[in-house]
Amino acid sequence: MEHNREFEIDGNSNPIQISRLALDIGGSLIKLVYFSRNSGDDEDPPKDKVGVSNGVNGRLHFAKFETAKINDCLEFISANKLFLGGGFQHQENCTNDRRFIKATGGGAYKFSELFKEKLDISLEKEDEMDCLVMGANFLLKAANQEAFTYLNGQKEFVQIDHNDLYPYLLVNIGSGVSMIKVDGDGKYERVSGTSVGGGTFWGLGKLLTKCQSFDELLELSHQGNNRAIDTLVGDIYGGMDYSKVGLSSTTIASSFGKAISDNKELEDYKPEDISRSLLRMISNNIGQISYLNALRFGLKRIFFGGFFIRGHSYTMDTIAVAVHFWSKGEAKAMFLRHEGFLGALGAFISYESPSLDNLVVNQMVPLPVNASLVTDTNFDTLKGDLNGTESIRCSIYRA
Ligand SMILES: Nc1ncnc2c1ncn2[C@@H]1O[C@H](COP(=O)(O)OP(=O)(O)OP(=O)(O)O)[C@@H](O)[C@H]1O
Ligand SMILES: CC(C)(CO)[C@@H](O)C(=O)NCCC(=O)O
Repeated sequence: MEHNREFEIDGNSNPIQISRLALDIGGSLIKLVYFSRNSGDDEDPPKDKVGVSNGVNGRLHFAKFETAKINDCLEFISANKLFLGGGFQHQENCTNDRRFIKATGGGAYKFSELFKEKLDISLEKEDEMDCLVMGANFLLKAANQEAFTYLNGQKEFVQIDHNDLYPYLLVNIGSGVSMIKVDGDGKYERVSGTSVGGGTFWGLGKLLTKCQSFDELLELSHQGNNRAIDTLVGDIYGGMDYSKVGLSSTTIASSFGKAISDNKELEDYKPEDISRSLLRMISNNIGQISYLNALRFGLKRIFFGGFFIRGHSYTMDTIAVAVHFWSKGEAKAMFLRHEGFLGALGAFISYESPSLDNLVVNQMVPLPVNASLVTDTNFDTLKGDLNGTESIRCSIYRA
């Protein structure tokens, strides 16, 4: 596999060999971020201020596995020898007693023994919120075309002014949802959260539709019509708007409300309608709670991350409309291209120090098709989803 060649020992001409790996082991998904140096060294390595070469060029790669299938992830790490480099070091200093990986998320605690037992690797734990913030700040400052708005089906990239980034609200929608007010590098407070998140969508959706995968459930929602099961304002108001309080007849008055009066069984509803109602209910709720928290602290910008989003148009549209509606256009919902990898990126950066200065992004480059992560078979490509088929070209400097 072409991709794996980057991890072969490259003895004579290139003395520095890095394959640094960091993990975010969440309630639903394990995220991996790893660095591979350029095998062909097609560019000059980065130089310090006096022109001495002090780093390496390479690529950041992204992969994910279901946490329930953690053994596939262990196999992937082992087969690709991702742990060989450990931290950032000269190859000659790479000794077995330094076999550790930076890891964040609850699973860094839960699966610590498993990693030791199966791979003889110690997980060096990094705090989950620290990592989310570090990852978000890094992407917002360093990566091109990272943040975008989504309104009326249109994706628009936002140019981030580094001097005017803070404060902002970071909403990470994983299994559960964390809302974090970010005031600077390492300066943040987790101000709120909700247990109604991605795990709720997938968990309830699985029970109600018998879908076998998250992607199937998400795909179903494309074809569904939530009016079949949600009670709209118009259903209550005889087809009319309740204009006095600003509610149009098509606004959802009660999610899943029709299930009470319809006198139907679960089987009488189409799975696609259920999926759509569920997605709408959860996205709307998160959008609304996010807005309320932004309002609490006077924040105008809300960045949404986490793998619940999956670059899915209906999800983003619902969240963006909720924020726009409740804030009367004052607050802006923005989404991140590397949505689900914030924590893993933060753990990756924490190898050096909490500083972002050692990692410099050159540009995002799509990997050639044959260099994608074919071993990551858990995930089908959904349109717009970063699925391990892209990498960031970057340079790492020695501290
Ligand atoms: N292929 C997939 N399999 C399962 N869930 C998926 C998949 N793709 C997206 N998701 C959604 O993403 C959510 C998990 O997102 P993410 O990986 O950001 O959180 P996590 O780290 O697992 O959760 P937490 O931070 O709460 O521990 C799932 O609950 C589900 O809604
Ligand atoms: C427990 C965590 C932080 C684990 O990632 C996440 O799932 C979460 O933020 N849940 C919501 C918990 C709450 O604030 O109600």
